[in-house]
Amino acid sequence: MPKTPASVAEHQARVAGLVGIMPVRVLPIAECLGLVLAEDLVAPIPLPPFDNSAMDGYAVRASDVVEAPVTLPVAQDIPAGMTEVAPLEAGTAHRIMTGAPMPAGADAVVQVEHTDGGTDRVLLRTAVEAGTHVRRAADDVAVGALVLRAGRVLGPAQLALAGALGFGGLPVRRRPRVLVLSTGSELVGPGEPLLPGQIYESNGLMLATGVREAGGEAELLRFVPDDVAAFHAAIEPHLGEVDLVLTSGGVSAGAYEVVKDAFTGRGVEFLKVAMQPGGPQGAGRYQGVAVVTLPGNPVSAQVSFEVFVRPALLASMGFAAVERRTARARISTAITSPAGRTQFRRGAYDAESGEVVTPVGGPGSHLLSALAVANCLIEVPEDTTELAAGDLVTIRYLE
Ligand SMILES: Nc1nc2c(c(=O)[nH]1)N[C@H]1C(S)=C(S)[C@@H](COP(=O)(O)OP(=O)(O)OC[C@H]3O[C@@H](n4cnc5c(N)ncnc54)[C@H](O)[C@@H]3O)O[C@H]1N2
Ligand code: MOO
Repeated sequence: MPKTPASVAEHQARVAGLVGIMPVRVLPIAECLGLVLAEDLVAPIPLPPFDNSAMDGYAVRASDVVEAPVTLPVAQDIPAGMTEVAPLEAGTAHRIMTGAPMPAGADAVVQVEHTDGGTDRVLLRTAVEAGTHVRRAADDVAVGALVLRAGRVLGPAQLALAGALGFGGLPVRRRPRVLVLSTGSELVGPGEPLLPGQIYESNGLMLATGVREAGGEAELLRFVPDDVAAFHAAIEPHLGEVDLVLTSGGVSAGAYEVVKDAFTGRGVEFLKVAMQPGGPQGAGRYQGVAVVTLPGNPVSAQVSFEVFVRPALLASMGFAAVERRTARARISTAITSPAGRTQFRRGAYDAESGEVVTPVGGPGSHLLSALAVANCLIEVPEDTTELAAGDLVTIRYLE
């Protein structure tokens, strides 16, 4: 008797458990884009680090310019980056640039537009109050302040803040390394002639780029023929370097199921999941390395990646949100779905035109062109076998 199929949720949990969580590494800051900060970040210095001018102009004592217009001798020029600045004597001005340190004794800046721009003496046309155009040390960040919490996804603004605080590297969960390979003696590469019975490979490309899009590192192996020895020879040299081996094809019931034959009895379990497409699945550990085997039909492989692998990769990097956004929508036409299986149909959803989702292509898992124009998956629950036009469904964005 065939075993009862696993539910989608059960297999999701199995795959997530296998991939696990990546170790924390301090990576150079420029390599941290899109990664998750693993520890709270505390400011080692204040920001700004020193009182500085917000304008190009003249640093003065406000009390010297109460009777504007007034002319003062210019005692010093202070470009940004000057590290030793003489104090400002009463009755004098220092020419100062934006970002340059305020001299001791100065408490305001007259912007150059309100002066004659003089270099020996300067005519200041407007009075200023103490504090005008001065950016105080620690205005933005105090020493010891918690500036970014662990779990924060690092985008350009977060990296800029860390950079401004002097960090050269940040503690992040590193990217999972994934070995992607496709199996099938019918597969050929671009530029090769297509003989009858052959097809151009597409799953490996889709999965490797999907891994990268999710934030992982992917090594795409040239596809291997339906030969167990060739399969082992292809993956073995890489096992020490990867966190996950991700295959497509060779897992169903045929006579040449290379992935199944290579892994059966060696730590990988092959099972049916109650979904369509993506029924035949496999997962386990081979020589200590996590293995997930996806079915070969292109749409099955991609839907399986979306449902099982992408969330597991994101979780492994410490992301709290690992699922795609979902929405409720009305389906534009009637569809049917197999009993006892969650069906994922490809859909085109437009929130602005009345929250309607239109199925694209049929349920066939070879219909790659429909997948390529879809922007969502329509999720039909296990116990639903028919949907009428206008029924409410859940959609998962694909982008
Ligand atoms: N007797 C049964 N036959 C099949 C069953 C079943 O339960 N009993 N399940 C069907 C379902 S559902 C799926 S899905 C597929 C899964 O098959 P495999 O994982 O073994 O995949 P293959 O047979 O290797 O290939 C299926 C299909 O996809 C094409 N393919 C494979 N790899 C690639 C690739 N890298 N790039 C592009 N296209 C690829 C391949 O040529 C086949 O057309 O099994 C059903 N059969
Ligand atoms: O489950 Mo297969 O994945 O329907 O085509």
